[in-house]
Amino acid sequence: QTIACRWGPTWWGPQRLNSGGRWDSEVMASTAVKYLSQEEAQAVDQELFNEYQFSVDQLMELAGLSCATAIAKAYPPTSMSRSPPTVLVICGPGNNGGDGLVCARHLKLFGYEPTIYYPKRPNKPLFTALVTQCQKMDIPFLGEMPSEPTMIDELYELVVDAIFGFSFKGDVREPFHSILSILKGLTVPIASIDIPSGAGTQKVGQGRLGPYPPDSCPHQV
Ligand SMILES: NC(=O)C1=CN([C@@H]2O[C@H](COP(=O)(O)OP(=O)(O)OC[C@H]3O[C@@H](n4cnc5c(N)ncnc54)[C@H](O)[C@@H]3O)[C@@H](O)[C@H]2O)[C@H](O)CC1
Repeated sequence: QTIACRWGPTWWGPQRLNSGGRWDSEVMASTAVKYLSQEEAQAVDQELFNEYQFSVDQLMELAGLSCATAIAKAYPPTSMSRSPPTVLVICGPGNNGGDGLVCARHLKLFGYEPTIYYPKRPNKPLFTALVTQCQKMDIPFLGEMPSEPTMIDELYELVVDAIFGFSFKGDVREPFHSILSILKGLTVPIASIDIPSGAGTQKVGQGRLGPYPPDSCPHQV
């Protein structure tokens, strides 16, 4: 479910599923990052659901846990200035947002202090359950997005962008257009789940990072 993951000397990507179930040590040892196109990512998704019989809950839990693990590796709590380090997790209306809710839960377990902004919530049992689980863990939900980048910079040490994944298309609609405009002005790091929101998956592989200026290029987790 992650487009690409590279933390340390190895990388792993979903195309490994087609290797007959065996780990490919040469692939594992490679330092190259392969980005998947939108169609490739969606095809892997379908393969996981249909051929491998994974459920969406399973994949989302793995995605959120993997992202929290990658964040903890890139931004260890001990390297941050606050204790516990404050993190704003911004969740979108689809499964990428669900990954963000799971990620927030695991970040809390890893010693961070996450706060969630979740402006468009699908009325589906999977998502209402994920919200309940975060609330039960005393993770606060913001009623509105801080209106200025400086407010976010002051309150949070890291932002997790779980707004859009591989189903994003077209021009960004509100409220996400305003949200992404605010994110563009941040100086704190942004960790994007799957792809930087607002970037088409085709463009990421070509080095275009959607709405973000090159000097604030978000980490992909
Ligand atoms: N497919 C799965 O079951 C899993 C995927 N994983 C993660 O989920 C995303 C893909 O999820 P999906 O729900 O298909 O789409 P998105 O989250 O990318 O967003 C869909 C959501 O966004 C709205 N939208 C699309 N374009 C726009 C726009 N231009 N402006 C405003 N809103 C837009 C659309 O209407 C939908 O509501 C994948 O990347 C993974 O991160 C999980 O990992 C596991 C299960």
